[in-house]
Amino acid sequence: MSIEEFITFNDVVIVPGRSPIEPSKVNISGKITKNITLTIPVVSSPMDTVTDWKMATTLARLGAIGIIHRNMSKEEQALQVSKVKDQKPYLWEEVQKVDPDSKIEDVLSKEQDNFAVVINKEIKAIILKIGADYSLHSKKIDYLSKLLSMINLTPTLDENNKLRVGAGISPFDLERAKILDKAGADVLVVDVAHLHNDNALSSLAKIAKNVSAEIVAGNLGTIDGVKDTISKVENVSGLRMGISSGSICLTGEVAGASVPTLTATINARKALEELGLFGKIPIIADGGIKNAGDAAKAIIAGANSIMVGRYLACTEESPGIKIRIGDKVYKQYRGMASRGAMEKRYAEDRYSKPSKAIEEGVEGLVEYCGSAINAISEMALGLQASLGYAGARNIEEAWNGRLAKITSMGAKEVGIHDIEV
Ligand SMILES: NC(=O)c1ccc[n+]([C@@H]2O[C@H](COP(=O)([O-])OP(=O)(O)OC[C@H]3O[C@@H](n4cnc5c(N)ncnc54)[C@H](O)[C@@H]3O)[C@@H](O)[C@H]2O)c1
Repeated sequence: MSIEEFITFNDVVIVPGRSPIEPSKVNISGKITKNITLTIPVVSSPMDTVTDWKMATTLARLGAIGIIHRNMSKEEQALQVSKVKDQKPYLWEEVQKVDPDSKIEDVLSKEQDNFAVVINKEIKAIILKIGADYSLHSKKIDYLSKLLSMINLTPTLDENNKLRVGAGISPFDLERAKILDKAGADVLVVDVAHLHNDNALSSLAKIAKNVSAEIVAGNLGTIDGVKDTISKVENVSGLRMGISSGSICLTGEVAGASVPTLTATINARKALEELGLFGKIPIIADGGIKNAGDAAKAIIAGANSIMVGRYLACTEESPGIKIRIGDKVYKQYRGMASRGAMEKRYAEDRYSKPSKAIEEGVEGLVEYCGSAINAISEMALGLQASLGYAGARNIEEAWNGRLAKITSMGAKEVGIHDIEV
């Protein structure tokens, strides 16, 4: 046998290319499905410490999208989908407008939580005071205002001008898929570790015939996995790629199986190119994306959008419990195959049954990081910079970008070194 070589985000760097425009002009809009375009190509993972209706609302208002987790009854999940649809679509509708000449101390002393600085009817900045942790957040206010003033906020809206929202499903749960579809979910994202299983694929094929929502199939890692999925399931509208790169994922360790997200993305691209479908079925790179640099590497490899868990788990809007230890604040974050998450799933959903006897995820804490608005803005601005380096004006052009393998010594040099920070 021959041993294959799998490449991870840390193994490569973006090769700088001639750039025709300024980074701030780079268009980062990308797709999650054939019909859903995001102005910020970020999708939140359907995990019970990452996405409920609150996170999904914030993300859609920013131009990204949230996928509501399935660790609850199907009725409750459907209710959460409807709740997102009921929210006002524009972020500024939820904030009190303030005069740009007002003093920051005066603004912060008001009762209201969120403020928008409006100049000539245009929002130039949004100031957030987040609950009891306002003091933590206020340090970032200047930065946040600057970030938001640079971003063109275009919410992710459906044909009725309602916020778009996705929901996680099991390929075996037709009833859940149907009720979510009826509640108005725009996209159903299959949420299993190894969709390339004959039973899972044939069951998903049945779901695909019974819902009108678009379907993102995953997780997958290989060329064959993508080809089999497309041949067995009609109208696959997106591919969720990556096995075991997530920070809370134990699959690579306990089961010894993994296709790191960058390699899985390249495999999806190869499969789609062979089928003449590259650029037609979006690839969503899922797992291990720590920052905009990783996101850009995934995009250059062929992704249309990226899925994140850890990156948003630390934010105010995630459903994870907030814990204060000493002078630091943390949020709970856990894998959906961790013991706690699995126990909840089996308790809440009698149709959900264990298929194997191992835990493939861990439970832990991540340091609180303020609002998801901040995190998404940083990701968007970082992506513009990274694609600028690649010499791309948009995601399609980024697919012509180049990645170079770097040695482990080189990876050290590329990171911060020889300084205390
Ligand atoms: N993206 C990842 O790398 C990753 C890895 C592990 C778990 N998870 C998440 O954890 C949760 C539980 O996932 P799960 O798939 O383990 O749940 P599960 O045990 O309910 O499995 C669901 C189905 O996927 C297929 N499958 C899963 N693992 C398989 C294996 N080892 N061999 C053959 N078929 C297999 C089977 O059809 C199985 O019935 C999900 O939310 C999933 O997304 C994600």
